[in-house]
Amino acid sequence: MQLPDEFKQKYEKLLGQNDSQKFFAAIDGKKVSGFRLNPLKDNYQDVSYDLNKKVPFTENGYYGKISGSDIEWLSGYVYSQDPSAMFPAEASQVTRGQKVLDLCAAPGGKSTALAAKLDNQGVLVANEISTSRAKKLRENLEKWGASNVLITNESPDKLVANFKNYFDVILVDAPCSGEGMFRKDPDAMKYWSQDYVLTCQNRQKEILQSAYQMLVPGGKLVYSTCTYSPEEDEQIVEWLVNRYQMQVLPINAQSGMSQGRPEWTKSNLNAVKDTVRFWFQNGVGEGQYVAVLLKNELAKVDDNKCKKKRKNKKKNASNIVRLNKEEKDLIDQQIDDFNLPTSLKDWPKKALIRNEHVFVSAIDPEDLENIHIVSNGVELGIMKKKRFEPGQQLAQVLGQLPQEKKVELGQEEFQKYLHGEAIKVESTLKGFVLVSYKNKVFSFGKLGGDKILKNYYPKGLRK
Ligand SMILES: C[S@@+](CC[C@H](N)C(=O)[O-])C[C@H]1O[C@@H](n2cnc3c(N)ncnc32)[C@H](O)[C@@H]1O
Repeated sequence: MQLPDEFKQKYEKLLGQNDSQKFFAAIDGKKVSGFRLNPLKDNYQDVSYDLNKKVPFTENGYYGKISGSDIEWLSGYVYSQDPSAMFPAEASQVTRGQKVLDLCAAPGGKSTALAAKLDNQGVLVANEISTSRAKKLRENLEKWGASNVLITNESPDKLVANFKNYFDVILVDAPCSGEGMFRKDPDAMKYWSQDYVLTCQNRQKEILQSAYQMLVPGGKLVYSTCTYSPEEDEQIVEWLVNRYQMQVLPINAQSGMSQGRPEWTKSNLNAVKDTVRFWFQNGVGEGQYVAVLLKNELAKVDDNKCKKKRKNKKKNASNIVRLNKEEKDLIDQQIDDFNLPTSLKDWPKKALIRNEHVFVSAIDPEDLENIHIVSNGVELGIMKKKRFEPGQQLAQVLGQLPQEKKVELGQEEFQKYLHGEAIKVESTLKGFVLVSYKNKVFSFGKLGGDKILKNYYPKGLRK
């Protein structure tokens, strides 16, 4: 692979002759693939993949390749992810009930892992600045089937007014110069220059300034990149320590991980030894850097913005109303026969409606102002005139539990259903049913007396 000269010279200087040659040779080596299973789904280990090669430091990560047309992917049982990239979410040690922010979230690799750790308790805010990437994020999180996720499409500074000192854990998986992607995606090299590295460094500092303000005192920041440049890795950690007196928390470095390099910081900061690097030549996966830092318990809390927020409270909730009795009855008729997860059991108390869309929010819309929300919690479905149609996200959430009102398709029927066709099935069920293949729910359908299963797989997802 033809590496940029400036890049080669830089790493020869940083690593020395021997180690730099090993590094360059590994860039020419074979890329590593992996996938993570989704413990939120019913019977989640019942998949058609080889589960013998576990990624060591993960709960549900494995080596191997999956395909985007697998039922496991379409039903949110699996997420394709580079094994090294599984580590930031693991290092967060997120536990049930916490308030968590994934600030640079699309396409959702780390958000899905964080949602799995939260297990529908607490809240995950998954934010993405790019509108097109935020759509992909929504699609991936919707499949994953968690019920406690707010997806926003904002620049980090715009989020601050809503979430000052709010989150227990924030992951900043920063946009970076992507040196750790050179092996998997050689095109990443085209953008590389030392100037680009410094541009990325400035952007990372800007993002982190917002992240710091949103972290509760005593909260944890996980910072990760998929690049090797010290300017974007150890030197960013050094900047956080100097500017905000954050404390670097030790990561238990395991086989295949290397320590961060104090000699690559300006002040020879020993604490960066507690951060980790995944080099190509270490054999875990692609390139990754991970640091975990603590915000001081005694950090000053500026509550000016909080007061202002209360005054303007209703702005984001202006066209949202609660359901009336008749609407609740219509919904109940359609979803009462399904096995609802605990998080949705009290939907009649919580459900809201906005422009026909009925949803159970992850965060009360009255507490959100002036931010672009992509989705908030679970959309139960659409309230049409005098009837209710359950939606795709609800189907994916119901995939968490065993369901009886379900039609199981064969392989050919499954392919037809993905195309959007209606199918004749042998079933005595009537009305809205869940549709599954290999015992994995992936859609709703509707059965009439003629045993024709009407297709409710969303047009945008059809194959
Ligand atoms: C490394 S990717 C995130 C990958 C994601 N965490 C995952 O695991 O699937 C970085 C993301 O940061 C976003 N980004 C770019 N510029 C940004 C900025 N100024 N502020 C916040 N996010 C930004 C990019 O659009 C991109 O989606």
